[in-house]
Amino acid sequence: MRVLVINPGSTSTKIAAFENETCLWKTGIDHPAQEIEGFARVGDQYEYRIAAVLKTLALKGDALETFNAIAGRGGLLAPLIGGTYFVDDNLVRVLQDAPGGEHASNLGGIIAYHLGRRINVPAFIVDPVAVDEMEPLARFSGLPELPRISLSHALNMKAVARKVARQIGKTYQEVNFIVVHLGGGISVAAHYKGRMIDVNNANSEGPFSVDRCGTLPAYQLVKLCYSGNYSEQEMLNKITKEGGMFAYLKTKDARAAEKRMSEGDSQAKLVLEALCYQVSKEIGAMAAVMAGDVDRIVLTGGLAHSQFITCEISRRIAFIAKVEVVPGEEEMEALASGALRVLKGEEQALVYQA
Ligand SMILES: Nc1ncnc2c1ncn2[C@@H]1O[C@H](COP(=O)(O)OP(=O)(O)OP(=O)(O)O)[C@@H](O)[C@H]1O
Ligand SMILES: CCCC(=O)O
Repeated sequence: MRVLVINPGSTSTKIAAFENETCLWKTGIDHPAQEIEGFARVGDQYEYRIAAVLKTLALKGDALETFNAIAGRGGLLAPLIGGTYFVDDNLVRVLQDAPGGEHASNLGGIIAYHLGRRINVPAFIVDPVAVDEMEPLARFSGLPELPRISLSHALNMKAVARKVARQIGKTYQEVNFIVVHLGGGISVAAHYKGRMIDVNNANSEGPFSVDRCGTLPAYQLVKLCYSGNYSEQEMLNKITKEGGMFAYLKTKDARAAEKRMSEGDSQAKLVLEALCYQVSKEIGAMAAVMAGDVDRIVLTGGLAHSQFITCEISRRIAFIAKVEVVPGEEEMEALASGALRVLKGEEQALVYQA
């Protein structure tokens, strides 16, 4: 069985080909900010990103027609249980209309659907960002009209947590981990005995990331919204695409920011340190969620390749538990496995109802 895996992030699209559980090749395409900025809505990028996928297949000498299924990362859907979902007409319409909000992961299902239709094979999404396992206590925000929402890098965090649990001779269900995904967005989650009982909404809470604001001072935010200087869409863009490190340094590339820091740019240094400071504070919050009963703190995602970033975080939080660094992500393997379980009849694909 061959599965083509598509994983669109805010700054890149990752693509991989699997023959059963074996990854034949895996690659990532970085999308320059000036190209992405040309699209009014994230859903509008699907043809641009499909062209990049087809170009990659041609470069790899792999034909689209040889795949038995296409698996894409799932998006901002209504809260749902984890698992593998068919991408049907209804689901692709929801992902395109994006009532849950604009996000690069909405493109995973859309791209998988269109590629699947070209060659008449099923398209799936697996453990989308809307997976919700939060405890009732975690849902309070302080305003009844604004319950907290679980939106996170669930797919990678769970895959990496399972891997680290295996390494220490336990199952995911037996451990308490704080897992931190440091990508285009940042998720810091309390994984308690196999359930993600609390997590910052990676689109609008928690630490600032390379392009998102994270939690903002609420009073000042309301004042800015009503200042007359910004439309609703401009404010939403500020929060989800133009905030965080990008707002301070005008780059979403942490490697470029680190290079500037090493060349003596003190503002770049301060901003990177602030990002690590905020991540560390959120880890402390999740340690409190688990009353200090933490087996490991796991740092993963693109930024976990950076020694500066992992050391800066570790020095603040190593007192809580041993830190494991798993750079990059396991999302491609997790997506392929989800599709393969359905293709092999080990699991039934779910149908998205909302
Ligand atoms: N070796 C590295 N050192 C420092 N930063 C790195 C390194 N490799 C990647 N990054 C940074 O990681 C960030 C992107 O991370 P990643 O690729 O995990 O995000 P994404 O997939 O685009 O988005 P998301 O993870 O939110 O879905 C970029 O800022 C990139 O510059
Ligand atoms: C919103 C959760 C996932 C992400 O930020 O990529």
